[in-house]
Amino acid sequence: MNLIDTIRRVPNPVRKVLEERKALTKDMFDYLGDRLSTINEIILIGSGTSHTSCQTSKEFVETASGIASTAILPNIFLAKRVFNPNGLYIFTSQSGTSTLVNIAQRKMKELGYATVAITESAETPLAKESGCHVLMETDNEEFGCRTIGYCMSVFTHMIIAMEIGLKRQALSETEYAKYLEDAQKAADMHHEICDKTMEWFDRNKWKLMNKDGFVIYGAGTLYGTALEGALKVLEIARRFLCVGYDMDDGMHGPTMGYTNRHAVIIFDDGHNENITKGLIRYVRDKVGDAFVIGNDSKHPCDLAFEPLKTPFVFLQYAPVVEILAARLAYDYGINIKTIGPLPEAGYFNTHDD
Ligand SMILES: N[C@@H]1[C@@H](O)[C@H](O)[C@@H](COP(=O)(O)O)O[C@@H]1O
Repeated sequence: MNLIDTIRRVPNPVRKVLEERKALTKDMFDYLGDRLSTINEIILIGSGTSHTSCQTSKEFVETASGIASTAILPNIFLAKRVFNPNGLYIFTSQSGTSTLVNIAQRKMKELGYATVAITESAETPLAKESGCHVLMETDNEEFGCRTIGYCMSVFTHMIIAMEIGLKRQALSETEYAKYLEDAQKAADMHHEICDKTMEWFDRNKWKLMNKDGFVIYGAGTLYGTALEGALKVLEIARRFLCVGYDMDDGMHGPTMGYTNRHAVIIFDDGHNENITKGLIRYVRDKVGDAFVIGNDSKHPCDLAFEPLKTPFVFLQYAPVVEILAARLAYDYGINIKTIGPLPEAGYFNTHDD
């Protein structure tokens, strides 16, 4: 078993959550009871990949639930002075042990506010201390650099939002059914995208391997996936500096610094079309290599496929950056460890034992 096999397993837990969505969210609705009607804000809190998943899901969480939604890092959240008593505070941590996420949840619980923990087991510290727990199905992911966990954190947030929207009548039965169908379609496409990514990497291997850094651009929900891609390439390939940008924000200065030592990866799913096309042209004319993912720009560096026009598009883009990170490591001879002691242990801790 290697990380690429693990990445390919994502459709299994997606289908499981689709089937078991009512049972998975039952405790949450029992806990919320009448309070559900008073919730006027959803706050998504997590660290690392659990944060990038919140950044990815927040747009759809708001659309489906009909409730204003934000994603915030626990360190920034803990520095806030004013908290919404009618907020639904959703804490995501795959292991359930991220220190600041636990502290933030404890703080909201002590204030008497509604708290939900999303973790991979009901036995994690975050789950046990929470107002209620929603299981993150991870198919027993073996690798510490969470890949199934990223997709399933996003997907769990989305399912929770759909169930809330349905109950509060922000979503009609027809819209709800359409989203379920869209999610199923995205899961069905996953293998094909994985195969295409492997071919794309083989085709561009020497260019991709011979860079100093990666810059990943995504718009809308794919901003979160760009952040996640940068985190994964750094964490897994272990020799590149990487950064993820929102399509517009990444135009405000960073473009001035690119050279042909950087791989500029551009998610083109049709969002922000003008600036996306402008960036592709700029990088190709003035800088070096632009790797366009999604819409076909008719260039050998492209990984072309038809991007989904649904909120589940992240299920197409996540395996691209995850396989990129894994191949950059494996093809260089780096062994990707499963779960084990981290080199920084003894210097700092981000998780409780
Ligand atoms: N390297 C891991 C990340 O991959 C993970 O996303 C993060 C948060 O972990 P958790 O989701 O368990 O809170 O912890 C570590 O830093």
